[in-house]
Amino acid sequence: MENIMEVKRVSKRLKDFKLDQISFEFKRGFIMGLIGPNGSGKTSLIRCLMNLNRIDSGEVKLFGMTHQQYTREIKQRIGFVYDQSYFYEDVSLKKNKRIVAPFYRDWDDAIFYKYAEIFELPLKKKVKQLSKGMKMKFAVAIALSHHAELIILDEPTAGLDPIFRRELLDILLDVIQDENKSVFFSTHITTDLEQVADYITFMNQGKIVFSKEKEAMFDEYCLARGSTALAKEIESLQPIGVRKTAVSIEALIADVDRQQASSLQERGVQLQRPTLEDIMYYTVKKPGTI
Ligand SMILES: Nc1ncnc2c1ncn2[C@@H]1O[C@H](COP(=O)(O)OP(=O)(O)OP(=O)(O)O)[C@@H](O)[C@H]1O
Repeated sequence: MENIMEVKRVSKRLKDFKLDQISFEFKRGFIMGLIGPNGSGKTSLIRCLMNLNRIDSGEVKLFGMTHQQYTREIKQRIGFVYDQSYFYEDVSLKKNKRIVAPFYRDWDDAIFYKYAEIFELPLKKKVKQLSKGMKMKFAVAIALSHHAELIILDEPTAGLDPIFRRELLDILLDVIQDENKSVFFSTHITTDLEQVADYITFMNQGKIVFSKEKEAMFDEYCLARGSTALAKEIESLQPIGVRKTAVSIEALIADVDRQQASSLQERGVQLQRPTLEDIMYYTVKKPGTI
C-alpha cells in the first residue's frame, strides 16, 4: 500500500517549544494514533500537517503532494476535526452545514444527513446550545461528508462519555473498511488506541519516540515485576523505566529474547505484556523518580 502521509525531518519553532526533526510514514487504509504527554507537540504537529503552522524545515507530503504546491487539493481530500469548535456558535447546525458544504468539491448531503440521523444531531439548534459531545459529533459528521480519503482528528474522544466514545471509534473503524481511506487521530486515551489503531506514533518533548505498527510495538516491550530481592536482576536488563516501592519493583524492558525471558521467570520475575499506558508512562518518566 502506498503512503498517504510522509513526514520527513520536520522542524518548527513555536517560541520556547520546538517540533524537532519529526519523521514518520503512514500507509493508506489504516488507523494511526498519535499519543504523547501534555505539551509534547501533538496539536502543533497536526497543525503542520494541515499547513496551519508553516514548517521551518523538512517536508510534509499528503497523497504524495506538498502544501507548497497543492494545498487546496490536499485540503479537499482531508476531513479535519480540530480540537476547538470552529463553527459559528450563534448559527444553527443546518446553517453551519450550508456555509461549509460549498467549500468541498465532493460534498455529499446524503452522507451528512445519514450521520445527522445516526448521531441524532439537533439540526435546528445553534452550535452554542450543544453539549461538547454533540459539537464533536457535528464536527465528525462534517468531516465525513465530503468523501475525504484521510480523516485527521485532534483529540476527538476527549471529554466524551464512554458510549459516545465507543460509537465514534466504531465509526472510525467503519471509515477504513474502504481501503482507500485512512484515519489519523491524537488522543490521551490509550485504551482507545489499543482498540482501534493499527499504528502508533508516540511523541515526547517535540520529538518522535517511535512510530510503529501496534502489534510489533507490543512484541518489542515487556513488563517485568518482582519483589525488591529481584531488583538487581531486573535492573541489569537496562530497563527503559523503573518503579520501585518498599516491597516490589516493576520495569519496562525492550527486546527480551526467549532465553532471557525463561531464565528471568525461573528466578521468579513475572513477565507480562505492557499496556500502551505502561509504555508511555515508563518512557516519559525520568529515571529515579517514583
Ligand atoms: N502558537 C504558539 N506559540 C507559542 N507556543 C506554542 C504555540 N502553540 C503551541 N505552543 C507550545 O507548544 C507546546 C506543545 O503544545 P501542543 O498543544 O502542540 O501539545 P499537545 O501534545 O497537543 O498537548 P496536549 O496533550 O496538552 O493537548 C506547548 O508548550 C505549547 O505551549
